[in-house]
Amino acid sequence: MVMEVILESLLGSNKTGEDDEIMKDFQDGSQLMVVNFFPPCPEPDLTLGMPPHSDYGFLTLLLQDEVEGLQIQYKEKWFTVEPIPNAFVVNIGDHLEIFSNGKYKSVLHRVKVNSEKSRISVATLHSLPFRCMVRPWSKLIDEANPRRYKDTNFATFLNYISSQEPKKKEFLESRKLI
Ligand SMILES: O=C(O)CCC(=O)C(=O)O
Ligand SMILES: [Fe+2]
Repeated sequence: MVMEVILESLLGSNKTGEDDEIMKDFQDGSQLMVVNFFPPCPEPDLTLGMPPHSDYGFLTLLLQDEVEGLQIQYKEKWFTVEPIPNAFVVNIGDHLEIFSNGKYKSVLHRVKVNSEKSRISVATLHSLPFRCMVRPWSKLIDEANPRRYKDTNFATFLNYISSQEPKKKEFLESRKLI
């Protein structure tokens, strides 16, 4: 449902059969769940709970407890995302940036640690099925809008993170053509 709205936002109103094919892949989908525990740190300014990164996948649904820690970068500045009880934070991931050929941008975020309290968060990363290749949507590519990213899939991502620590938006940078 959310992806349907996002596809419409990319395309305008003229939907075709090919969109339904893509919707089927989105309905099959894949989901990765990450459970994070951040113990308290007596000197929180000396470290980070999680370094700056952008997420694998199209959209991340993130549940954080009542302890603040998540920050997103906007215009070179870091902003704390205040926890709202029983609410999900929804982040755009690298696959949506690639699929939209750069129209949507994945969000750079990091996690700070707390000097007194431990913190738990649960992130679910949603994407196409693991067998599918993610690439800029053909409908968004023409002479005026050349393809800006290489094909990518789960294996590309695993190779990347096993060769180096994910940091900043470096995985996404490695997929850029122009
Ligand atoms: O703990 C958080 O708020 C964010 C966790 C996160 O960015 C991740 O698991 O990718
Ligand atoms: Fe993340």
